[in-house]
Amino acid sequence: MNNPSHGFVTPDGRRIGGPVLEVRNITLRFGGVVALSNISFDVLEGEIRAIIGPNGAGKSSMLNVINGFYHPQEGEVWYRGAKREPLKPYQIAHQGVARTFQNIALFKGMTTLDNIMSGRLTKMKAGMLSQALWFGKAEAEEVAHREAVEKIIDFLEIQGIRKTPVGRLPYGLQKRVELGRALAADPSLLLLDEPMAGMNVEEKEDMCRFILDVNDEFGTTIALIEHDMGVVMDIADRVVVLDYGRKIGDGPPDEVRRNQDVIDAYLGVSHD
Ligand SMILES: Nc1ncnc2c1ncn2[C@@H]1O[C@H](COP(=O)(O)OP(=O)(O)OP(=O)(O)O)[C@@H](O)[C@H]1O
Repeated sequence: MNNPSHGFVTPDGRRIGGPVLEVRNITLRFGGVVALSNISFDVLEGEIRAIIGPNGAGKSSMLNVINGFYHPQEGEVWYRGAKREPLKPYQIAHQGVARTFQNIALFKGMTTLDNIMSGRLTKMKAGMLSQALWFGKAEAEEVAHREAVEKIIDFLEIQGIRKTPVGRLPYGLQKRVELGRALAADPSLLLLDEPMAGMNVEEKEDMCRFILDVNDEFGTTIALIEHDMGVVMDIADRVVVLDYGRKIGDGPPDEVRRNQDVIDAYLGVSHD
């Protein structure tokens, strides 16, 4: 892989571009706990980038820095070539960054359709009043949003549950609806927080397939965090490995798999 920060062509022929996101020397502390220590890496246009590591490694903290839930004491976040000032999560969402959560965060009493529709909120231009009163411009916009949502429902093969309240769905399908809601924002960077956690083997295979298809069909850049190293090795273009808040590996899956520090971290070898 030549000079990966300027893009590369994957073994399966996908063209990966320049950096969408760069985190530079990020340090995040909670009192005496150093959750992230001087972490730097990038996410390139069109790639599937995995952030992995054992429990407490700092993976969720990293995602929370990227989407603005946490503000690091040190370091910089660069998005699309510009240094990002501290922003609120909703402002970052408006910049095209969408995410799913480790513990599903859907509106359980609402249907699949309405949950995915709620993901369009950052795209809605007509005011709430005209939306509510169904005025012309709002009506046209509503139709366009519905079309986009129906496309996602077809894509994720969840037509049969479009009117079902999501609280009644099995866990794996709820995760799929959550992916749909994130996709509804047309993200240019999609952050997935342990998308396969708690799933059985079949559900994991389905989710892997959908993640690959989202990347392939929509060209969406994806950064996902995962506890289970095996799951991401097949789908990630590059992997960054965290352990105790430090970066211990960064590169293509095969390289990371052979990294002795990574092997030790996963085997629980203690640190001096
Ligand atoms: N809001 C917080 N307040 C205090 N400490 C925190 C907070 N969030 C995270 N931490 C601490 O930061 C460290 C990293 O936690 P983090 O949740 O980012 O790890 P993780 O890799 O996502 O773990 P897991 O795989 O268990 O979800 C841990 O020691 C954790 O206790």
